[in-house]
Amino acid sequence: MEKRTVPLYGTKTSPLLRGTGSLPLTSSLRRLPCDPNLGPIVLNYDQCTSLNITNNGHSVVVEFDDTDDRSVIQGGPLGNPYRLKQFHFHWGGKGCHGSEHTVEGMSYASELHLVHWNAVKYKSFGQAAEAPDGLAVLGIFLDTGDDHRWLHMITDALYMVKFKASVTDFKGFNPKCLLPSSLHYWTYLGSLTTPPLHESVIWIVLKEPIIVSEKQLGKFRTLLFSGEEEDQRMRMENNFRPPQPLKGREVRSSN
Ligand SMILES: NS(=O)(=O)c1ccc(CCCCO)cc1
Ligand SMILES: [Zn+2]
Repeated sequence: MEKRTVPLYGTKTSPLLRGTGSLPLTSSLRRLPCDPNLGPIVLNYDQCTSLNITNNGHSVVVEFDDTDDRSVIQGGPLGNPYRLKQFHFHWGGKGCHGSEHTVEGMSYASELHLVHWNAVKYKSFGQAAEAPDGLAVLGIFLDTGDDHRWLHMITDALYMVKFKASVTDFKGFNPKCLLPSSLHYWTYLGSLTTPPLHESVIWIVLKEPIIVSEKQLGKFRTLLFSGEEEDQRMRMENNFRPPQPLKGREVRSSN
């Protein structure tokens, strides 16, 4: 595992890191027995409506119209459908790794998070983000190899959102094209991996990574943490939070 030199997400008010965040899926995951009660996850993204792509100063985020149940995730550990709100990425610096989960100590170059919220029980995303069963985040590892045939649709737009707080239209993108062939997963109850670190996430981490090229990943690193008006330009990289102690939490495996 690479030596981590990433700034941990602390804030002035809460220097101590709270939240279990992304757990190290480090236990002998590969040998975890499959939990027969865990059915397959089902993604209904065909009617999804992407709206825009933005640089929020932490990552690049594609936001969706979540005013109805047009794009949901359900099944698996979820008690009801969860609405797709946004997806974003975490990545490392050149050559080092950038995933927020590790599998038996190994981290990947990057990790994609598809963020969904429980609109059956909560009135808004913000409210759901504070509830233990409020969010369901689908984590997908990015490993390096050949070019990903569809990721260029994202990386070609990154120059438009180079600076923090920049946003541009991004219609007609369906994240189904970013899924690996298998939807087998690990799942556990954890937290947001960035402030406010609420313990409100049902994590569903796919076992199979998608493959993207170093060149495509490099384009993410042309983004900046800093705003257009700031004179010091800080390249956006290593925007991942290292795994946190498992603290006895149970990780379950689908088949
Ligand atoms: N890296 S993550 O998937 O855990 C994640 C998802 C969403 C947020 C935003 C929470 C806003 C609360 O009002 C922050 C982090
Ligand atoms: Zn994330």
